[in-house]
Amino acid sequence: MRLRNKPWAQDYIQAHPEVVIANPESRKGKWHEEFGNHNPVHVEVGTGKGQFVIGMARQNPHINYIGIELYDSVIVVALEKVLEQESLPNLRLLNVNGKDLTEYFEKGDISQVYLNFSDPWPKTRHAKRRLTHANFLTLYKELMPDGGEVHFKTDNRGLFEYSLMSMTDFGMKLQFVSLDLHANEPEDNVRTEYEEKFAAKGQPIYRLEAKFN
Ligand SMILES: C[S@@+](CC[C@H](N)C(=O)[O-])C[C@H]1O[C@@H](n2cnc3c(N)ncnc32)[C@H](O)[C@@H]1O
Repeated sequence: MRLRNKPWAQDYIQAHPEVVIANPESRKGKWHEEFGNHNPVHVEVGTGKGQFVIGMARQNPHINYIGIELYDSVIVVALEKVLEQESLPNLRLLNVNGKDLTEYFEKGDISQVYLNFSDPWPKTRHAKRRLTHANFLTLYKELMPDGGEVHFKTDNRGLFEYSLMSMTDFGMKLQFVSLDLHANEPEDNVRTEYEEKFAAKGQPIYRLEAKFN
């Protein structure tokens, strides 16, 4: 999606199709060809400026990562960061809307979904835009094998409680719930940009992992 405050963003993105995939629909069912291996593919929806997917791709070279971001003015920052790295063959970015995931992926293409500091959309009439709404959970389930997982972090207590309910109502099994992730931060936790910001203010970070049946 085009956002006007960085008019150069689209040109820059289009100049780097090796990172931001130009026609992701053509990779549907064939992501292993794009990555040149059959390693699992983990997707972050709402990747923002990319710190998390880049950190994860560096930490786990045998997992392929795809960061999905709606706005070109934001994903272009992630692209700049990727280009600063020496080499990240296991990372790609998509400048698309997460609600259209089935245009780009088919069942089994994705083995895990990450949602980090998703927009809370606090008004009830906007609930369908929350990335943990049942409509989005239906999409994720459709694209992952049985037992696929969603890992979620947020600073927003309202969105966290909503997501716990939404996932439980959907029949997902909650595996790990933390009301203050940084009180006992796992060594392998990769912080996102928003996570750094909220942690610096001393705000608790909520986290959960949930598994589809
Ligand atoms: C609050 S930011 C968090 C960014 C990053 N995950 C972090 O933790 O630093 C949420 C991001 O999700 C993106 N986003 C929201 N809805 C989306 C959707 N349906 N598809 C793709 N990206 C989306 C927004 O544009 C924004 O960049």
